[in-house]
This record gives sequence, structure tokens and C-alpha cells, in this order.
Amino acid sequence: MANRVAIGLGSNLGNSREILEKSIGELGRARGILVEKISRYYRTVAIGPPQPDYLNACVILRVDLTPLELLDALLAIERKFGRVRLERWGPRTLDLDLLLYDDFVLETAELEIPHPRFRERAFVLVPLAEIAPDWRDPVSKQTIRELRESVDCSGVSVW
Ligand SMILES: Nc1ncnc2c1ncn2[C@@H]1O[C@H](COP(=O)(O)O)[C@@H](O)[C@H]1O
Ligand SMILES: Nc1nc2c(c(=O)[nH]1)N=C(COP(=O)(O)OP(=O)(O)O)CN2
Repeated sequence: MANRVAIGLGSNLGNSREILEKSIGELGRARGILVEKISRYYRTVAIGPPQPDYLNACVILRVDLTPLELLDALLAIERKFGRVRLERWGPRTLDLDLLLYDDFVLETAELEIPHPRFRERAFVLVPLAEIAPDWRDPVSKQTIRELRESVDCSGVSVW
């Protein structure tokens, strides 16, 4: 499969561990997607309005899908796990963010790649650095390891 992709997973409603494990299973069964690497699971202090801690992880995929086809697949899996969009940065059963798609840079109303906020998020950079430390962000030109070293990781611990 041609394209390398990084996905961030997050959940803070329901049985988050089971939801993340099952959603990775769904990714592996989806057409045109191969799951190549899975990070450990991390408990992370919520960023945004007061709400329970999150369970976060990252996966590396190989995909034979365009970015928009992949986004549709991610949104379908979120819906399957009962995701309802209530408030921005609010609690959710499952959030799947497309972080990096090879070295593509894309900015449309529907999809932005790399994910616009991933560089400042320890809950993304800690698990991502575990499985793809040398991947270079095509915008900042920094590696994931370098980005991880530039954020405060005190709210992130292995589950
Ligand atoms: N890189 C992206 N990954 C996931 N979703 C994205 C990305 N860029 C734009 N979007 C749009 O955001 C909503 C989902 O927002 P959440 O707040 O993460 O639920 C999605 O419908 C995409 O159109
Ligand atoms: N610890 C932690 N905090 C979070 C998390 C998360 O996964 N872990 N996701 C959020 C993302 O919220 P949303 O998807 O509404 O925003 P985005 O479009 O900026 O990703 C907001 N806060």
C-alpha cells in the first residue's frame, strides 16, 4: 500500500479502552487500510472545558485511499461508536484525527493536513513519537521527536 498515514485516537466517554481497541480493529478491516504500528495507550488530562481525562493513542497506517476517502472512513468509524458532535473540545466516545498523510499539505474547508493543532498537543506527540519519531512535519520541518521535546508532557502518562 502506497501512502503512510498517522492517525490520533481519543476517547473520554464510555469504556474508552475497549472503544480504542475496537476502532483500531475497524481500521484494520476497512477497505484500502493496513494498520502498521500501534502506540501504547495514554491517560491524558483533558484540554478544553472541564471533563474527564482522555485515553489517547496513535496508529501508523498504510493506505490506498485518497485523503478525503480516508476522512470518510474515519468519520464512519466514529459514527459506529456513537460519536455525536455537541461542543467543540467537549467529551466524546471516539475522535479520530488525520494527523499526517505522507508529506502532503492540504487546506480545504473539509480537511486540513497536517492536522492544524497537532504540533502543540502532548496527547498526540507522546504516542506519535513512540511509533514515528523521525517523521518530519512538512510544514514546520521538525521531526516528531523534536516537536515532542518542545511541549509540556506532564499531563500524559502510560495508561
Ligand atoms: N486533519 C483532520 N482530521 C480530522 N478531521 C478534520 C481534519 N481537518 C479537518 N477536519 C474536519 O473536522 C471535522 C472533525 O472535527 P473534530 O472536532 O475533530 O471532531 C471533520 O468533520 C472534518 O471535516
Ligand atoms: N487530553 C485530551 N484533550 C482533548 C482531546 C484529546 O484527545 N485528549 N481532544 C480534543 C479535541 O477536540 P476536537 O476534536 O473538538 O478539536 P480538534 O478539531 O481541534 O481536534 C480536545 N481535548
